[in-house]
Amino acid sequence: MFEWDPKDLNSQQEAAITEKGNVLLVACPGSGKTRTLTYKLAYELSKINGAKKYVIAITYTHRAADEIKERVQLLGVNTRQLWIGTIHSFCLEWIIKPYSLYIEDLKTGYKVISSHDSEVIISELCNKYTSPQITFFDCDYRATPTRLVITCSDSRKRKSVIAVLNEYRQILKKNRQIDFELILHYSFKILRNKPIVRQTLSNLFAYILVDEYQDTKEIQYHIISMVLKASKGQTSALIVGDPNQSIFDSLGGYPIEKTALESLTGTEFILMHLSKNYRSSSVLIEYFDFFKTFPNTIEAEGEHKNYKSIVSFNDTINRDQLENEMVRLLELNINDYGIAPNEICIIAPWWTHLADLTRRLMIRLPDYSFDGPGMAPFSRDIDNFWFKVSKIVLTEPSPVLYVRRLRWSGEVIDDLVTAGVDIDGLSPKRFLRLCNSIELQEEKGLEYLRQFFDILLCELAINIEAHLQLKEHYNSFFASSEARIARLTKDGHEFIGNIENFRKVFKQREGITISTIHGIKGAEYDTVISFALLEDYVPHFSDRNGRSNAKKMLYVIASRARKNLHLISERGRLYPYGSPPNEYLPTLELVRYEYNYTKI
Ligand SMILES: Nc1ncnc2c1ncn2[C@@H]1O[C@H](COP(=O)(O)OP(=O)(O)OP(=O)(O)O)[C@@H](O)[C@H]1O
Repeated sequence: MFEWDPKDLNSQQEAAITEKGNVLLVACPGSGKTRTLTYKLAYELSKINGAKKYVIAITYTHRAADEIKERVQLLGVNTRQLWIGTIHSFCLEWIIKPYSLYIEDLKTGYKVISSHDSEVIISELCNKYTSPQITFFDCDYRATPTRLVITCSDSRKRKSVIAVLNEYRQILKKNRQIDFELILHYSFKILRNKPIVRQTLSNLFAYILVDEYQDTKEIQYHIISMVLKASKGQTSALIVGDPNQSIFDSLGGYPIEKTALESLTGTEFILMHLSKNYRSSSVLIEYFDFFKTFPNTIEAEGEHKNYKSIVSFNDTINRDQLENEMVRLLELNINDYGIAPNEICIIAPWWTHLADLTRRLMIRLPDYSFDGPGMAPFSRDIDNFWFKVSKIVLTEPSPVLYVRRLRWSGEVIDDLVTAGVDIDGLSPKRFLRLCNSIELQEEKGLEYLRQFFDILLCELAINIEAHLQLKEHYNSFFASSEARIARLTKDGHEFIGNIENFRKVFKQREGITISTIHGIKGAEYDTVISFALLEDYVPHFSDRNGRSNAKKMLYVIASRARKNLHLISERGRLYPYGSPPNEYLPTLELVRYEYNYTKI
């Protein structure tokens, strides 16, 4: 049985881990959710009974899956019976791949289309609709338990959007392709119509863990619940997250209530809480508590509990002065408060705001570097074979990364086998050695990768033309990366295509982080500076639950900080229409908060 040092966990964390029944765990920010999850997985793995049983963990991102898997490995337990990944990977691996024969459209073969390729098809179909004009962004659609629904709320556009999506579906059908929503749609259908599949999966799964449940969609809750229900209590579950941080509501994510979860799964859940915050000072916790939309209690428990935090709010500065103000705040934090640059994060609602400001800050502060982890210059389509190779190409051979790079090499080799390549005894170690031996002088990131891949193919004697899947992934990888770089360059990131920026994506953070609000999930910094906190940005102008979503976004922003928080609602940003043009006003939730901010 997996055992831990009692000092590692507090009593709430330990109670959640040792609980035998199903648990709905509501975890406040900074409460050690990741630690609790990893110990729980190690604990359940050590209890597993039978070689054909699995512990399943569903995470919101692939990055989280990678991190959690590594942390469980570091705890010293055997992870052979641990499966961890996103809901889409889960559906593909456990439902679509083995049971595609139950779906008419899939039974003669299927391919997963990348989001970039979907965008290209839909954008082209949109071109013929000019009055009103529609774009790819209008054509978002969502799989629900009852049907596929379009999310466009503009009644003038709906007819055209439906027509585009019908045509799009026909194209996918003809090419035997499925996109991410169809993965969920078909998985749901298979589970609903085939009790044998539900039964088989529930026999295989000893434990199911779902992370970030507040961002989980209705159809995803249904998919997991059908398996749990079929197990008749044999499979247990831990559903964990924070309803106050549910900022993906526009994508359909919501925190399910205990009673609704019990009714879906046909089984009882125990509601538990993690209420000790190890991250922030008491001052900050008290500050962000105002923005909560779900009741909770939080106790400051960490080493910065008594830190004399600076919480400032500036709603008078003009946008012309924003750059100066940012330089002042950065220097104040670094020079006067002793904060390390890589412990500072600058957050804004949209990339366009960040790109413009970062470019100017880079010139003003040449001694500091700026990292945008969400700003990958190449396509991060994790199912793409060449993306998997890129991870190895763009990371340094180092003892710290050795195990991770070896695992990635193993995944690449598995994919080569699936693609029908004769790998002739190629081992992960040999593949890694080969990658480490290739040296190139190219400065342009995409060209670097192209040359690297070509050498690799040549060394491995693989003729890409003879392997359709590798070829398709190659074309899709480069086409989507080129489009991405073009978009980022247009937004003002003129150096984004350099190989150094490609490498940064996988590096530990070194400089000042820049991020959107949605990209900051799960991270923590000593100082957080957030600007463009203006109506119609926060909340977004099209948001139907704008008022509560504005609160949730402010809650997420403020709860990332350990020590200091600086909020800015700059003036003088003008609406693109109207005469005379009006300016965007500060987010109402900030204006209404009568907090005694620090004057700095
Ligand atoms: N029992 C504990 N004792 C001391 N420190 C802890 C304990 N549990 C977790 N921590 C520390 O608390 C910090 C916050 O943990 P973590 O990032 O897992 O929070 P989280 O709950 O995922 O936060 P969020 O939901 O806001 O992203 C980490 O630095 C972690 O090491």
